[in-house]
Amino acid sequence: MELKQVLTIAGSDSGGGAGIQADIKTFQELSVFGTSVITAVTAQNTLGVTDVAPVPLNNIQKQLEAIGEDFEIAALKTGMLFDAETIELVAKYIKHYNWQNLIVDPVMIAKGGASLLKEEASEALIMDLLPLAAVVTPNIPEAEALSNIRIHDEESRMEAAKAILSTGVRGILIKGGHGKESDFAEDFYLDRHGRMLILRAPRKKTNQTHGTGCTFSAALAAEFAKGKSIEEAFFIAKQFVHAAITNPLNIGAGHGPTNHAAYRSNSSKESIQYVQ
Ligand SMILES: Nc1ncnc2c1ncn2[C@@H]1O[C@H](COP(=O)(O)OP(=O)(O)O)[C@@H](O)[C@H]1O
Ligand SMILES: Cc1ncc(COP(=O)(O)OP(=O)(O)O)c(N)n1
Repeated sequence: MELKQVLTIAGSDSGGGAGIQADIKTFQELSVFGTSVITAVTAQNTLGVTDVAPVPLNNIQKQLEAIGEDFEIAALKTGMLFDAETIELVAKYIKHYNWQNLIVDPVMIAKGGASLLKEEASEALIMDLLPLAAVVTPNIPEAEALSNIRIHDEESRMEAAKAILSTGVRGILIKGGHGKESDFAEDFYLDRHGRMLILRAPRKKTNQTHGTGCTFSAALAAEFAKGKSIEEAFFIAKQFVHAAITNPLNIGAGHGPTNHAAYRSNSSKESIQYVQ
């Protein structure tokens, strides 16, 4: 069997629940070969982030070249990119190697409140990276920051999605994990041709959701690498993250990691459905 090669460009989470570690676990579980470019090293556990050390730009460049010169990257995702210089460098190399099927997870702030992207770097994300992406996957606060629109109902979510599409990205997927007042974790996709998809799963009452966004975008990249359509990839990514949330590991005293191995044997697939 030909194993598709997939790349994550993101930060390291020493706690293993988010970042590069979550991405590689997800790739492995979904039967693609994971490679990585590490942009920053965080000291982090389920209680929060205590330090962030950006990787020097020349080393990030060497990592990108090491991947680009030897691997056939079928899809890639970006996560924590930390600053504008890193974003510009990453965008330059994505163009240089003509890497397709780019998922941008616009990681800005960790659930514990730590900043994972410098404020002034949002501009570079919008100008340099989003025009290269097949899909950008903000959570609700990130979609609000990228669009300058507060999301409080379906209408404002649509408005924010359209504003983000105007940056040149081909598809926008607003994740609903932060919509805590709803009984559903509802994720919304819109593309530049007006195609809309809405996927719903029951919202779980749990604090074991550390790294859900990283896991979700890594699953999307894995399925894109296998040639799946957005409709199929979105569904599998949602099933994967839902199984990971629904079968917790109870690790750590704070926001615990999800269970990346749960999808293999999960029984909750039927509770997820397209409502649009
Ligand atoms: N409590 C929950 N119950 C069910 N699904 C959830 C829950 N929290 C997040 N999700 C799902 O996890 C994925 C990641 O969403 P989200 O938590 O919003 O991203 P992020 O980690 O970037 O903040 C989405 O598919 C979302 O619907
Ligand atoms: C190194 C690193 N990258 C990304 C995140 C944020 O991950 P996310 O999936 O958005 O999950 P939470 O932080 O919201 O739990 C991170 N914490 N660390």
